Amino acid sequence: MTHPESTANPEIVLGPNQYGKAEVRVVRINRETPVHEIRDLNVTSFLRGDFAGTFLTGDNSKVIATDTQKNTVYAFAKKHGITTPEAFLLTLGRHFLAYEEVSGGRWTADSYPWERITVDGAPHEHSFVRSKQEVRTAAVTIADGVEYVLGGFKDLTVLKSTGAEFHGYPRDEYTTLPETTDRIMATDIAARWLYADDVDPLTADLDSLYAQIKRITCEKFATVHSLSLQQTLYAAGQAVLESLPQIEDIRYAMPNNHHYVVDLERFGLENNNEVFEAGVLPYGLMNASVTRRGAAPKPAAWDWIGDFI
Ligand SMILES: O=c1[nH]c(=O)c2[nH]c(=O)[nH]c2[nH]1
Repeated sequence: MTHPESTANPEIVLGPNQYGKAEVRVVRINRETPVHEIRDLNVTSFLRGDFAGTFLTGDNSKVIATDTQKNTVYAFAKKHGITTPEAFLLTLGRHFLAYEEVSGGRWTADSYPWERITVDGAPHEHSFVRSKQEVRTAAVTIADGVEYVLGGFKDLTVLKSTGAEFHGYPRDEYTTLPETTDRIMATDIAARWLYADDVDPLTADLDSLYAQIKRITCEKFATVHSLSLQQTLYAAGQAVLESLPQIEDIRYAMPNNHHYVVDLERFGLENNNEVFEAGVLPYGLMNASVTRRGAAPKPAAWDWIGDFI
């Protein structure tokens, strides 16, 4: 048996920290009617607060075990149901904030989309097929008594086979990229958005907002004649903020999934933007926040969120 023991060194201090249970897989079926509803979540719970003891000396007297955090996810799925990922995480976060040693935390979820199987032209009551289009995401952060709620999605893979150009960039001795007025543009869109202060995540129709943000993002990707992926990203964010006052800040991460025109002249063939080499590493990567002028920055909502600036 080892004993808690301080290895104090005044020159070295504990910085920001959190701990919790990662990737709790919970599936909740609502069986109130024969038409079942499904929510399929991968939840991560992180607590922040008076936990220096366990990091510094292994004093666990204030630690809410990560196993307890996991169990709470399952118990809450039963007690409160899962209306939306955002509402579920907020309820979870508020529960943990009631512990004296917890001053804040971060609760995140991936939510896997299931669609009803169609049988004889009608949606089936209790059979589903996993949609592979994109994964919904949510994140709740509680810091300094303030709740921040983010919706989002990731892995929304889109491609347009024309309507994109890239030219006009400076050339130096290391520039080899040919300019183009007609290229494939493709990306795996990840987005996170911060709800405005007057949106109550427990009662607002966040499923509808989600569908609208996905639709607007895809429409802008399709219809903006793109001079750069950066331009497409901003146009999508602007369109979301213009149509949805409920959104205060939207951030995208867009890798540029390059498609290089294969040189077929070697084989005596002409390649008129028809044959491409795809999936080439490395890839470009665009990050931006699109927000409303004068909006107060809310860094606590975004710190440590990963992939987004
Ligand atoms: O849309 C683009 N933006 C860039 O900044 C860039 N850089 C590059 O090599 N290709 C592209 N494409």
